[in-house]
Amino acid sequence: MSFRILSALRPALGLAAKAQTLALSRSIPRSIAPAVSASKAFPALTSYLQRSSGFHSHSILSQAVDQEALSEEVAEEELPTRFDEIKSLHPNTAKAIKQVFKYETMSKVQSEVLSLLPTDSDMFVKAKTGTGKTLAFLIPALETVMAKTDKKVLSYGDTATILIVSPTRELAQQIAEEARKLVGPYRFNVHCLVGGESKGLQIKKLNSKRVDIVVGTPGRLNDMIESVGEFRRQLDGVKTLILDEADQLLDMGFKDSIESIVEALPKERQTLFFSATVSKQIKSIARTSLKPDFTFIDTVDPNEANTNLQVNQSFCVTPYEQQLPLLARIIEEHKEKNPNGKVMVFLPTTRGTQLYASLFEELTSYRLFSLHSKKSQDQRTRTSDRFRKSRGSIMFTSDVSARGVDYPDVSLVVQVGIPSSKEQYIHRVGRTGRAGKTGEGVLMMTPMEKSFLDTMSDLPLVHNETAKNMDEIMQDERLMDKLTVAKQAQDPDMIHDAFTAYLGYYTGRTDVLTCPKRDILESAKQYITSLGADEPPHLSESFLTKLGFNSRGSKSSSSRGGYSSRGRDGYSGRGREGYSRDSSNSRDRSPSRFGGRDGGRDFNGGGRPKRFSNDRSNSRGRTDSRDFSDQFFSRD
Ligand SMILES: Nc1ncnc2c1ncn2[C@@H]1O[C@H](COP(=O)(O)OP(=O)(O)OP(=O)(O)O)[C@@H](O)[C@H]1O
Repeated sequence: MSFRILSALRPALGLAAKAQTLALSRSIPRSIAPAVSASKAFPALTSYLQRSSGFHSHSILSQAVDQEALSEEVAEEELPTRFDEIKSLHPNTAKAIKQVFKYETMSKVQSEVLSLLPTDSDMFVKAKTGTGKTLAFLIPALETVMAKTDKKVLSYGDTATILIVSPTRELAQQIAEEARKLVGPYRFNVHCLVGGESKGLQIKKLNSKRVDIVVGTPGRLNDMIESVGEFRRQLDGVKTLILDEADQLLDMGFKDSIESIVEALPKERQTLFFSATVSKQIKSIARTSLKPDFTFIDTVDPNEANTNLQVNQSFCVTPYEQQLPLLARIIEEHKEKNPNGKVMVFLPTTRGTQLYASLFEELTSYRLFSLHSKKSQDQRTRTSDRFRKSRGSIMFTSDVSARGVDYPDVSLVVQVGIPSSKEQYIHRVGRTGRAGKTGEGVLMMTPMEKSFLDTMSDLPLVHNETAKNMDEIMQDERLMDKLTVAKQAQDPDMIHDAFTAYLGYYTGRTDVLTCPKRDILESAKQYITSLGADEPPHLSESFLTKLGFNSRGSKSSSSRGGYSSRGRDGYSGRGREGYSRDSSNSRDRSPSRFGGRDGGRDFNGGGRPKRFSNDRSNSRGRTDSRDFSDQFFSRD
C-alpha cells in the first residue's frame, strides 16, 4: 500500500515525495543485530523483535519504492532501539524511563513514534496488543507539553495539559498509574475521572491539587464538562488529546461523547489515536478530529496476522454438552505446564460469566476471580488488583477486560463462544503474549457458531489438540462426577438469567451466524441444560417478540424444544436486563450507539501502509483527492 500511496502522490507532491519516503523509511525495522545487543535489557521483547524481523524487510520496501535513489535512502536509515538514543527527550522523561520503569530498549511502536520526536504532529498509530502503546503515547504527549507550554503556566499546575480518553474504567486507571510513574520526576499530578466513583471527590481533588494530566472514561468526562464550569476552564490548557483504544470507544457508542469532549478542547492541539485494530467507524471520527496532515504509523506487517506471533492460537467446535468438560480439561492441561501462569476465560455476557465462575468454584482448586459490569466499581478495582498480583489464578470475565488491561503473566486466554467481532477476538487474545512473552489462545465454539471462523481466515488458528481427545474426556468419570456436583450446586435463577442473556447476545449476532434464527432458541436450550438446568425456562411471547422471534417461531420452538410454561413470567415483562451484552464497562455509555460493525476487516488488510504523513508544506485543505488522508479514509 505504501507503494500505491507513493506512486499516486509522486506526481502531485514532487519534492514532497522524498520527504514522504523519508518518513516511510524510518518505519523500517532494525536489523536483528541491534535487537540482539539490547537483549540483556529486555530479553523477551528482543526475542519477539527477532522473530518479527521479516517484518518490513528491506526487499519488500525496495519493491515498494521503485526508485533506486529512494531505496538507497531507505536502506541507510535505521530506527533507534534504545531510549537513550532519543536525544531530544526531556531529562525528566529520560530519568523516569531509566529509574522508575527501568527500561532501556524500546518496543517497535515506541521506536516508531519516539524517533519522530520532537513533534507536535497528530498521529494515528496502530500496533499489536501488549507492545507498549501506553508509553508510546504518554512520552510524546509529555514532550509536546514541555515544548509548548509556558513555563510559568506549567509551574501553576491549574490547567490540564494532557487529556486521555479510555473506553473502560480499568484501562483508565491503568493508564493513570503508568502516567504517574512517568511524570514523577516532574512532580506533575494525574487525575483519573471514571464513572462508578464519587464525582464530588473527583471535583474536590481537581480544585485542591495540581492539574496536569487527566485520564477518564467518556461518560464521566462529559458529565464533568457539562456540569463543572471550573473543569471546562481547566481543559482550556490541553496541548495533547489522546484516544486510547480508539476503536473500542466508538464501538461502545461513545461517538457523541467524544465529539462533545473534542469541542470543549482548544482547536490548537495535538491529537493522538492509538489502537490495535482499526475499523471503519474510527476513520469517521479521525476525519473530524485529526489534522489532515496527520502521521499514520502502522507497525503491523500486512502480510502478518494482527495477533502476536508468539501466541499459539487454536479453535474447537463441539456441542454444548462437551464444552464444559473440554474447558476444564484445557485449563487443567495448561496448568500442568504453566502452574504459575494466569488463565483468562472470556464469556459473551455478564450472566454467562457469573454462571461459569460459579461452576468452576466447584470444579477447581485454583484461585478464581470474576469480573463483569454487575460488580460495583470498588469490587472491580479490587478484583483487578488482586488478579494482577496473583499467580496461577483463573479469571472469568466479560468484555470489561478485553482491551488494554495489562495483567502480567497471563499464559492462556480461552474465549467461550464467539466474540462480538474479529477485533474483539484480537484484543481478548492480546491479554496474553504481552511484552514479547509467549502465550496460548483457544476459541471454543458450537456448530452454530462455526461460521464466525470465516471472518478470521487471516489469523493463524489451528484445531485444538486437547479437543481431539473428546471421547476420552467424556469418559473421564472423575471429571464428570465433579461436573454433576457443580451443576447441581447452581442457583436456578442464575441459570435462567444466563439463558435470557444468551438469547439476547446471539440474536444480535445474526451478522455472522448462518443458521435460521429459531436454531438460536434450540441452541440456547442445549446451552442451558449443559450447565445444569433440567429444562429451559419459559419465555413469554412478548420477550420472544422483543428478540425478533415471531410468535410462530416461538410456538414451533416450543413444540419442538419444550418451552412450555413452568409458571414463570417471561423476563421482558419483569424489566430484567439479563440479556444485555456486557461489551464494556458500563454506565459510562453515551445514549446513542454508533453505526454498525465493519465485519472484522482490518483497515490495511489488502495493502502495505507503514508510516506516512501529509506533506507539511501542503495546504491543510481537504479538497485535493490525492491527499494522503483522503486515501487513508477511502480504504477499508
Ligand atoms: N520498553 C519496554 N520495555 C519493557 N517492557 C515494556 C516496555 N514498554 C512497555 N512494556 C510493558 O509491556 C506491557 C504492555 O504494555 P502496554 O499495556 O502499554 O501495551 P499496549 O500495546 O497498550 O497493549 P493493549 O493493546 O492491550 O492496550 C506492560 O506490562 C508494560 O509495562
